[in-house]
Amino acid sequence: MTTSRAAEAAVPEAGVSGTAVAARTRGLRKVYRGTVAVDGVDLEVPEGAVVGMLGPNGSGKTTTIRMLLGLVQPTEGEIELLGAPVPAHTDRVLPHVGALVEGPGFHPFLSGRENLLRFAAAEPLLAGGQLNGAVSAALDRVGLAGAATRRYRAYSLGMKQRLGLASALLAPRRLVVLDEPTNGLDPAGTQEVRRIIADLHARGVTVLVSSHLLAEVEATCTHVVVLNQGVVVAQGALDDLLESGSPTLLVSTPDGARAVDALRSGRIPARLAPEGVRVDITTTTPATAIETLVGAGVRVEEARRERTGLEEAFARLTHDVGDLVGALDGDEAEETR
Ligand SMILES: Nc1ncnc2c1ncn2[C@@H]1O[C@H](COP(=O)(O)OP(=O)(O)OP(=O)(O)O)[C@@H](O)[C@H]1O
Repeated sequence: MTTSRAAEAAVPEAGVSGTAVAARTRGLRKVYRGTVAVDGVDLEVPEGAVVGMLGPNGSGKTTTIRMLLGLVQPTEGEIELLGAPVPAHTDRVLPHVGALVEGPGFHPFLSGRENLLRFAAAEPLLAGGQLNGAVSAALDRVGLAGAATRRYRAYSLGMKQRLGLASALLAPRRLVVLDEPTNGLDPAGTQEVRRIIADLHARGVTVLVSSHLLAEVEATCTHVVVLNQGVVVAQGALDDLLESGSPTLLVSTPDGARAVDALRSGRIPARLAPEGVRVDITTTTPATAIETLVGAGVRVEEARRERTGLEEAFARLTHDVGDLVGALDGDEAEETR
């Protein structure tokens, strides 16, 4: 991994090593002609994390990502990337940020390789002599080396998506932002994106990835931010989110009926289910429930908190949130750049 010294020095020192947050927003808001797309978003992307941005259609994921990258101007709010406020430090910070967003502007009559070379030439972190090598490595990384000389217009949707991903990976990055990177990809392509994200994570690169695919997020991300109607309804470590909706302890025991009786006698709601005894731990702790069982002479073979699965957590978080945002009476102009 090589970076030019001048480019490294260009990023404020706190942004290089000191910060524990790769991206942060405060009160981020975007209004398009009377539609509130993003409303008061306080986002935190911990350094080194893989953060999945989830939300139903129109919840503001793309708008948030485009504001982070300086492609859309916020109506209100503050953004900090790699420890530096943007847009004040955009020129210095963005070279360290790889992005895959819709419409990267590839030329239809140039090959994939020629297109990437044009992008590579604009990368401040790459010196002239590094361009060819960087392009070859990026093509290789996304599985496009064999189709590198074909014209972009002859690429399938999946290949176009891979080329966009390659452009995000042209130079060494500290943060990689991917908006729906598996769009248009077949299962093998989806698997490759998963591998690329895992590889970035292993190298310590922070990744922010939006996706509709809950299974994808569950498999690849360490953290999640859930948006609904322009508002963050949950964010944090994936494990915490999965456990937040599951106040249930699942107990395996050969004495199911006796276990239920013992728990109910101790005023702990429980019922027998095919997978074991389901104990509602909303008003108690797992330790108390287990102590109650053991105290009653019930053999406990295993006890574990039940994980809801992201699908259930997502449904819970994005339903019945109410009409938090909607049409504004005001007449704020569209501000896309
Ligand atoms: N350029 C624009 N002009 C006007 N309204 C817009 C514009 N871009 C987005 N919106 C509106 O802002 C809201 C949020 O859209 P956004 O694309 O950010 O959501 P999203 O979560 O990325 O959706 P999807 O998952 O469908 O891509 C939607 O109501 C959308 O119609």
